[in-house]
Amino acid sequence: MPTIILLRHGQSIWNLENRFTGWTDVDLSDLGRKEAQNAGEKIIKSGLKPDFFFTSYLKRAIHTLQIAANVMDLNWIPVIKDWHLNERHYGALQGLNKAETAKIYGDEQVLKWRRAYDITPPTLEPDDKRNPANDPKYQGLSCNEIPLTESLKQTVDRVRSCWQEVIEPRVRIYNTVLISAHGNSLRALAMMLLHLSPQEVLSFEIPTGQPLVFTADSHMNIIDKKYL
Ligand SMILES: O=C(O)[C@@H](CO)OP(=O)(O)O
Repeated sequence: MPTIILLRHGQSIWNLENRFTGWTDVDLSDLGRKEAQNAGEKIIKSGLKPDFFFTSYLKRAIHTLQIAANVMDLNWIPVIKDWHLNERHYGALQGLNKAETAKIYGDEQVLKWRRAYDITPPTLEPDDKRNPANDPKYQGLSCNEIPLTESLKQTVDRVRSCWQEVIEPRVRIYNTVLISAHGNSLRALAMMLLHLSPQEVLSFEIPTGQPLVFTADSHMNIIDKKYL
């Protein structure tokens, strides 16, 4: 049966500091490394053995994958890194503390920015040093691919293209794949695969470092989902 393991990266330093992260390339905290190790151990214990890995361009997801792969003794497994799996871009909120932002703008506004399906956080100015265009990782992207903010809806659109063009064809060949990515890019993927409505996805949260296993039928309909 085609099996897709969704793994949200372990706790990052900005998760720990409660800051909006998005495309900011922060690393794992000590707890995050431990969570990645535990994730690898849980996957081995479950009897699953991934044949192909996918991750984003961001080191918190890449390091989570590397730590888990090392624990599973699967360092040799092919990996595709794709920026479409990056976290949702959080615009001008990136770097701000979530609790302090809620004190300034109110809980309701911050909840909308964080969880409403088609609301975008405030846009980065193009000359802002946080513009991804300044980052060599994104040199190959065209101007209209580089986000200055994103709604979950826009994240779903880019994750969908990655699923259709990059991941799904390999799930059909390799059978068991592991995707190490981010809270919102994985919510986007789950929304698409589970056919969740914008209302349902609002409360759909994947905890850090907890492998979520989807089993699909031959038409790629998800017939079972469980956390390890
Ligand atoms: O800051 C972020 O990039 C994300 C994930 O940590 O936060 P949130 O859960 O608020 O969408």
